[in-house]
Amino acid sequence: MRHHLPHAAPNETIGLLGGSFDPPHEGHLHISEEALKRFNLDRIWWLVTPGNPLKSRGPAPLDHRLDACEKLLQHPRIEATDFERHSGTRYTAQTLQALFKTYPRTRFIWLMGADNLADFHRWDSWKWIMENVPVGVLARPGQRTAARISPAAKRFEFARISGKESHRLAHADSPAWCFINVPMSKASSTAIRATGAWKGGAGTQSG
Ligand SMILES: Nc1ncnc2c1ncn2[C@@H]1O[C@H](COP(=O)(O)OP(=O)(O)OP(=O)(O)O)[C@@H](O)[C@H]1O
Ligand SMILES: O=C(O)c1ccc[n+]([C@@H]2O[C@H](COP(=O)([O-])O)[C@@H](O)[C@H]2O)c1
Repeated sequence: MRHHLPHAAPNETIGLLGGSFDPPHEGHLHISEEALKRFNLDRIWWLVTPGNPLKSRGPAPLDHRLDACEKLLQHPRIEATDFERHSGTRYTAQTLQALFKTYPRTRFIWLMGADNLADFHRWDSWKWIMENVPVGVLARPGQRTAARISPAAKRFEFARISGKESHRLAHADSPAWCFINVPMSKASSTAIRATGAWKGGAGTQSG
């Protein structure tokens, strides 16, 4: 088993894109590139989860998904990490606490697609997450309305930064979140799995 723990230079601003990446695809790359620009980030780390705590179906083995990420990622400012395997955390709130401890001089922002904002109130300690890390949300086809009217968006409406001011997010005091209306990509892991093109060994949960 390997651990890929990225290096962070002091005072860098790093966007965290957590995901199953089962498999990784153009949509992940696309939102990462948009987030780099719009949130003015130094880097993005893809946090490849050993297993989403809300998904009953186990993903393909972690090493397989990490390899696929590394193959897709020929980008100087985006890299994939199995930090959650190293920290032994599954819930994002716990992962963030472990990251804050491991990288005390790094500024993190949490990134996610609009589908995840729609469901965010189901995550463990979701209010704590909002109160402790700036959150950047990226448009996803068919998900904009669900995200806008979601319990998390309503509860934290007072802390929303407008898309026009997205560059302020990383340095804003939490709670702060920002929805950006980027050009949308229809890519999804579900659609790729349905074609049978991903020979990921699905169903074999790895840790
Ligand atoms: N095409 C996309 N547009 C916007 N956000 C996306 C897109 N694809 C993935 N994301 C976001 O990237 C993160 C990781 O996504 P994930 O690895 O679950 O991929 P997925 O395509 O959503 O997978 P699945 O179809 O298995 O749910 C999530 O925050 C998700 O919202
Ligand atoms: O902490 C939680 O309760 C929680 C619930 C659902 C999803 N997450 C995280 O959200 C990220 C996106 O997950 P996924 O499977 O939709 O790609 C990934 O990092 C998960 O660990 C976290």
